[in-house]
Amino acid sequence: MNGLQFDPARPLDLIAVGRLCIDLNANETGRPMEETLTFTKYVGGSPANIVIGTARLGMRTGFIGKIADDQMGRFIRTYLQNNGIDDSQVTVDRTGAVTGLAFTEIKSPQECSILMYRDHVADLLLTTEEISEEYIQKSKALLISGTALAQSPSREAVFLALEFARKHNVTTFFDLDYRPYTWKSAAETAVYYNLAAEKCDCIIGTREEFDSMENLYNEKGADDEATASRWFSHRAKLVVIKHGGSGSISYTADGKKHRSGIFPAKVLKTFGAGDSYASAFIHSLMRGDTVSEAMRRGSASASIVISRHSCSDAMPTLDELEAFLSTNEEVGSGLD
Ligand SMILES: Nc1ncnc2c1ncn2[C@@H]1O[C@H](COP(=O)(O)OP(=O)(O)O)[C@@H](O)[C@H]1O
Ligand SMILES: O=C(O)C[C@@H](O)[C@H](O)C(=O)COP(=O)(O)O
Repeated sequence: MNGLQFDPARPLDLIAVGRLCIDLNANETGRPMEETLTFTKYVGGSPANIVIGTARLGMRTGFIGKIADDQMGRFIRTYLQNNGIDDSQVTVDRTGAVTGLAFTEIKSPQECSILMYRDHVADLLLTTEEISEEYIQKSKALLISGTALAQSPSREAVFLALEFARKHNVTTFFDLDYRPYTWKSAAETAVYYNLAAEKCDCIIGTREEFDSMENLYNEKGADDEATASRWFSHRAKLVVIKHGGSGSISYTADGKKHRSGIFPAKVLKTFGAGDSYASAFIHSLMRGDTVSEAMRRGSASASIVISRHSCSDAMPTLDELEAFLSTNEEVGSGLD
């Protein structure tokens, strides 16, 4: 049992709150960004990628966010609309803020990095006045991501969204999404991540992301079991810890542990794994699959996306995911 409840009467399945940005992925792979000349533009931003992934799998989705009043902002809005994502709560910044950019470098399948331009970005200017209680009440679930906690007023907007979600029994997912470039200090990150995680039903992150959140309070890094029990002492019912190419592990509040392996992939780039994993994981959980099945589907989705050039655009449809699952075998996790 995963302990998560989803109200079937709600017209929306998943709403995300957070950043809507642009990925600029290097076309020339196998070399550093100093030597690349051209990039392909995609919609990006972790919560955007996750919602695009769940929409591609057939879920009814919406987004609460702020975009720049420029061509990039309009590109993003059109993409959401073309993917059937409700954009009624996507507001336009009128103060001259810009769209966050993520330049990605693919030196090799194992050596990928992301250069983020995030000064004066519109997504962090989302305010509490732009968080609609009535809108959140329409959804079975709400997804928040850590980077939206990095600055005010976005920070306060996210906490208000969490408050409305709790008030109206909207299940909350927290994808940790730790991006150091957006934070002033490790302590600031830890404080706000902990305050948000205490209010969430399901927390998804890598081992390193949980460490960045817990190290302020733990002398040494916690292990996965300690991480899970920490968050079960708050509101969490499900804790998912991702371990890259070694797979993932989940803990449910009933004391069960679920291990998942990976699907060997022809890796083009490793970024995009987490967002694609989260989108298929959430989709699977919300349609009633077991935690183990949800992890398996998340892993499959990740393998599909890391073998492709983009993140958002590469998110598989339900048919693609089913076809992949029927022709590929999960191999055991490297987790001990
Ligand atoms: N090299 C890989 N081959 C196959 N699957 C992978 C690989 N790297 C990651 N994955 C899958 O994607 C999931 C998330 O990847 P991870 O790197 O842990 O998260 P993030 O992208 O958020 O840092 C992993 O738990 C695993 O299922
Ligand atoms: O989240 C961002 O701003 C960058 C993403 O759009 C980019 O596609 C990426 O880094 C996704 O990586 P993941 O977190 O490993 O899925």
